[in-house]
Amino acid sequence: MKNENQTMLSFSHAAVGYGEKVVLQDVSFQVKKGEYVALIGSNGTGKSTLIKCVSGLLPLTGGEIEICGKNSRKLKARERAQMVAVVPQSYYVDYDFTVEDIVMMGRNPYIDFRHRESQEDREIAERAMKLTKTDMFRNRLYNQLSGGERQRVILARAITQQPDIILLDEPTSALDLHHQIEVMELIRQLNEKEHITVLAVLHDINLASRFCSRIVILKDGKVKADGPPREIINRREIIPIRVMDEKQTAKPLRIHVICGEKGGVRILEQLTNMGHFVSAGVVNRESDDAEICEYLGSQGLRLIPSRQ
Ligand SMILES: Nc1ncnc2c1ncn2[C@@H]1O[C@H](COP(=O)(O)OP(=O)(O)OP(=O)(O)O)[C@@H](O)[C@H]1O
Repeated sequence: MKNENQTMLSFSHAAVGYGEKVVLQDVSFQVKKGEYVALIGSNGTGKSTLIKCVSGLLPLTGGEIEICGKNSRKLKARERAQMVAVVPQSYYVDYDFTVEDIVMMGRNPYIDFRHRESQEDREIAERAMKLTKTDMFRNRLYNQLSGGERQRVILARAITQQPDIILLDEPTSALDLHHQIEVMELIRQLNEKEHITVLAVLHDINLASRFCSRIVILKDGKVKADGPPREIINRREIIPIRVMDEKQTAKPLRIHVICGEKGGVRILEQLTNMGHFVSAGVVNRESDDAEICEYLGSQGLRLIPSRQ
C-alpha cells in the first residue's frame, strides 16, 4: 500500500543543457502522490527540457531526479515507462495506425516482445478508451482525427500505460477554449479518480489555477515561485486583466497573465478573434477564474489589459 504522502517526483539541484548551452541550472522541487502540479514559465525557460529529463530522453548534467524514490539515472526504459507516461505537445505517426492501435501501445512496457497482448491488456485499453470517450472512433485512423480528438487518444494511451505519474507538455496548446477545458477536466478526473499524479507544462495560468493544486514557475534556470494558485497569482509579475461586456453591465471577470507569457497573449488573441469587445476598469480580485471560460462561452467580450 503506497503512502499518500509519498514523493513521486523529486528534483534535487537538477541541471541540464544542450552542449555548451545551460538551460536548467539548479532546479529543486518535489511532487507528492496525488498532486496536480502546473509547471509554468516563459518561452525557452526549459519546461519541455525538464520533462525530457524525467522521461529519460535527456541526461542530467548535474543534480538528481528521483521517480517513485528511484534514481532516474539508474532506471531502465521499461521500468521508467511503467511509472511515467508522457503526453507530448503533439504526436504524429508516419504509419496509418488506428486509434485502437495507438491506445494499445500503452501496454508495450508490460508485454514481452515475443508475446501478443493478453485479454487483460485489451480490457485495460478498453477502459481507457471509454474513460476518454475515444472508443466510438476506435477504428478511425489516428492521423485523420482533429487536434482535440488526438489529444484524447494520447491520454487514453497514457492511461493504458497504468503509470503512477503522467507528464503533460502543453496538453491544450493546439486546442480552442472549449476543448482546452474538456481536456483539462479529463486530466483532473484522472488525477482525482484514478489517483494519478500529474505534472503538466501549461502556458495559461488561468487554466492552471482553475485545475491544479500547485503551480511551479521556472525562471532563469531555477524555480522562481512554488505554491498554491491563490498565492501565486497574487505575485507582482502576474498581470490581472479585466473582462466586461460592451455596456459594462456584466459582472467584471478577471484573468491573469504572466508578464511576457505566450499563453497570456494567446488568451487575448483567442478572445479578440472571437470578435469581443473590451472595457477597462477595476480588477475584481474576488471573482473566480473558473467563471471566465464559462462566461466567455456565452457572452460577447473584448479586453483591455490593466495593471494594478
Ligand atoms: N535539441 C536542442 N538543442 C539545442 N537547444 C535546444 C534543444 N531543445 C531546446 N533547446 C533550447 O533550450 C531552451 C529551453 O527549451 P525548452 O523547449 O525546454 O523551453 P520551454 O520552456 O519548453 O519553451 P516553450 O514555452 O517555448 O515551449 C531554449 O532556449 C531552446 O532553444
